[in-house]
Amino acid sequence: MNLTKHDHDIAKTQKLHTTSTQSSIFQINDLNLWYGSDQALKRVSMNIPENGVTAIIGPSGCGKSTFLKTLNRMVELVPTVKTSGTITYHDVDIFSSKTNLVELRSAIGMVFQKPNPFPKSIFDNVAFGPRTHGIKNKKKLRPIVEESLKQAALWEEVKDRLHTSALSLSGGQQQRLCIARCLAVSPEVILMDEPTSALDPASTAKVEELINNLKKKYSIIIVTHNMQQAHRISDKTAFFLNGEVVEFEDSVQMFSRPSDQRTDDYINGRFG
Ligand SMILES: Nc1ncnc2c1ncn2[C@@H]1O[C@H](COP(=O)(O)OP(=O)(O)OP(=O)(O)O)[C@@H](O)[C@H]1O
Repeated sequence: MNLTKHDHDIAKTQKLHTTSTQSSIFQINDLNLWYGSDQALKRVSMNIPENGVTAIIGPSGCGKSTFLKTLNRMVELVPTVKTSGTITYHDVDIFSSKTNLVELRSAIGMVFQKPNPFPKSIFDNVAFGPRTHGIKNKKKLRPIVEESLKQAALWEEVKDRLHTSALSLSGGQQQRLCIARCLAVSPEVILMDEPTSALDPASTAKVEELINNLKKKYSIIIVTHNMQQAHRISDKTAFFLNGEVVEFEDSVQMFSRPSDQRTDDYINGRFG
């Protein structure tokens, strides 16, 4: 078989992306994804480490959100989506027909760009997930709600108004409420799609501090357009371009000595 230079480069990059001594929560191997006939992810192979923060960066339209939503199969809500390749989560193939999607999405929770609380009380927002899992008793729900709000660093601000509407909270508080809602079903992984892009600097700082605390207990994968943010909060960073992973590195290394010229150009604002 004749391999082109491009093939060699891809093989080298894939080896780099998959060699890791740290234990991995996701092992992604040769993942491709199409929306109809348009390919949005190309030959993505990487091992995402357990715990800590992994940032996904890259210019608009390069496949960051698609990649994130593939990890808990939310992307399949788009009917034209087709995938090939494998993603194992704790060594279990997430694309297997045996996968229980409700369980998968509880274990791998998601927080979106725009805070999206339900038009319900603060308490009922956080209790929503546990209730769907069959916990109906208020006495049992109350400590779950309290603990989740504490972990989301929101408890002190809302403990005296748990039964007022979540929509009365500020944007930053709403985002922390959405994080609390996600934590209430005891996930292991939290996917965050530009969670601070709709927030002011003070609220952004609070969410970043929260992420820094949560990463001790959870594996966090965050899409961000903000290079400083990726640098500040992540342990590892993946740079995506046109659906491919160009580089996946320790963030300190990536932001000081990127190994690919395209990464260097992107993180230094020369394109994107
Ligand atoms: N529901 C969809 N149907 C068809 N194509 C889609 C859909 N969602 C995304 N795409 C396409 O897939 C590609 C990757 O999009 P994606 O939203 O994953 O990129 P992104 O890097 O997250 O972009 P941004 O930074 O602008 O949010 C784009 O070409 C986009 O147009």
